Amino acid sequence: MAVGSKKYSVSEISGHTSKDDCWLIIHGKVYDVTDFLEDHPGGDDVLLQAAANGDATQSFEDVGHSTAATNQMESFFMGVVDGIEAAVDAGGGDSNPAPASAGGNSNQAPAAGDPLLTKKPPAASPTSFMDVLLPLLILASAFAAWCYLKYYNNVQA
Ligand code: HEM
Repeated sequence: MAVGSKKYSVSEISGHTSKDDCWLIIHGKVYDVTDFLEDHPGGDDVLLQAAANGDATQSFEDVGHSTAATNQMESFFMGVVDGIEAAVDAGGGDSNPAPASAGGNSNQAPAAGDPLLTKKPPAASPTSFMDVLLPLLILASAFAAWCYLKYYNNVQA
């Protein structure tokens, strides 16, 4: 199903946000949940809202859905968002974005622009410089004081 999955553009998907026709984007995949709206334990309104918002990945993850839910999700699978597979290939050889993964929660790379992808590399903490500098300054002052006292004692003698 993964290789050769039908691709849908974001604008094509965004037209399906009604009770009679509701598509969701979750982890770069497209799901037709129209027939599931009434049965969804979390209610149909959250699904409709998620569809209207564009990408439902974050909302879906925030709920902490069970494995059963992720497995069930695969029965609504329609295809992938256009551009996602290309992003996976470019992302380092994960050429198997198969929804066949038992958990359904495949680890394929999200598309650029996916909120889950925008992880910043950890920046150097601004305090780390002072963490080093301050002890050094204290040591240097202690040494200077010691030198001064030693010299002062020698002069006195
Ligand atoms: C095809 C996609 C989805 C499927 C198959 C699905 C399935 C389920 C299932 C089976 C449950 C029962 C609890 C569990 O087993 O985890 C559930 C609960 C829930 N889902 Fe979904 N869901 C989907 C998408 C979403 C999305 C996109 C949202 C949010 C916008 C959402 C919000 C919720 C909420 C709020 C609950 C109730 C949690 C609770 O009361 O504990 N679901 N869903």
